[in-house]
Amino acid sequence: MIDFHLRKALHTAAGPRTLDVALALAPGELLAVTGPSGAGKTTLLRLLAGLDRPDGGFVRAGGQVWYDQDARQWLPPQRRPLGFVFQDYALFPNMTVRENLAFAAAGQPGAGPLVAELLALMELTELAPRRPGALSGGQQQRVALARALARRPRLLLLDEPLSALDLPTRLRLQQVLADAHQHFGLTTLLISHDPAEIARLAHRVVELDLGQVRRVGPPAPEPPGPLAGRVVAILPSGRLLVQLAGGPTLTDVPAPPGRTYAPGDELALTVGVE
Ligand SMILES: Nc1ncnc2c1ncn2[C@@H]1O[C@H](COP(=O)(O)OP(=O)(O)OP(=O)(O)O)[C@@H](O)[C@H]1O
Repeated sequence: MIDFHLRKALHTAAGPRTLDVALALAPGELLAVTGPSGAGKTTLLRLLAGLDRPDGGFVRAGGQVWYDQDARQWLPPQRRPLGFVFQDYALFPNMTVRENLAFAAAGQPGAGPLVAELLALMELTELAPRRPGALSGGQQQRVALARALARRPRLLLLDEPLSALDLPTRLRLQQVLADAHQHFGLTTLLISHDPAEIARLAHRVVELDLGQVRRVGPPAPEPPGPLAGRVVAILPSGRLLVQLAGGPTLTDVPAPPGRTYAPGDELALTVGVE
């Protein structure tokens, strides 16, 4: 259980505003945070992490006080059992994948086996000797997630972690996120603008606007959206045989316009009637 009430004066383009958010998350809950640009989503996560100082309120997590303005209590960010994943990965560029994870796990009992477990779980073992610059965006984000998990967090804070990725990679990493959330028994806050992603991953969604909670409740049902797949073969007609991610194989699929396809290529299909 994590519950908090956080207040912070914001200096916004529209003038001074106050972020004022009170919420409680059940253990194991995945809460999506959404809302327009400038609503205070990133600020909320930074306040929870202790990266910014609130003006008032409290944060309690699993019986531990992280912050209480009235009681003058403040747990510094490095002592809060949480992991933070940013949109731009924020990996150490001069360290290998393994070193990035080992740095985060350092000082904990069982750090070596934990790094090995995370590399295996995130399918990063073969990439362990590489530096982040030699990885794709999706691979870098798997490293960032593994590095956040290397701190054995109770709370995982995800600031639009998948928004810079192409659709097939995003869909694959949504599954990785869901699996990690479940496997490590995490409580997670996920900032996302993508209604399909929210519907797929979140138990509840909180909508912020100008620093205030506009709505908290179940996510809206998943809107019909593109499906991720991989080209198996090009048919003589020029149409495609496509294996959907985690689903059936489709025959006679019209090739989406704009590029030529080869077997093995990933693509996103929009459902429709010809
Ligand atoms: N430390 C701070 N002190 C005061 N104001 C801040 C601080 N950090 C951000 N702000 C302001 O608060 C507002 C909310 O910023 P924030 O980055 O939290 O929004 P957001 O909802 O994450 O937006 P986006 O979707 O564009 O990332 C912005 O107008 C920003 O300029």
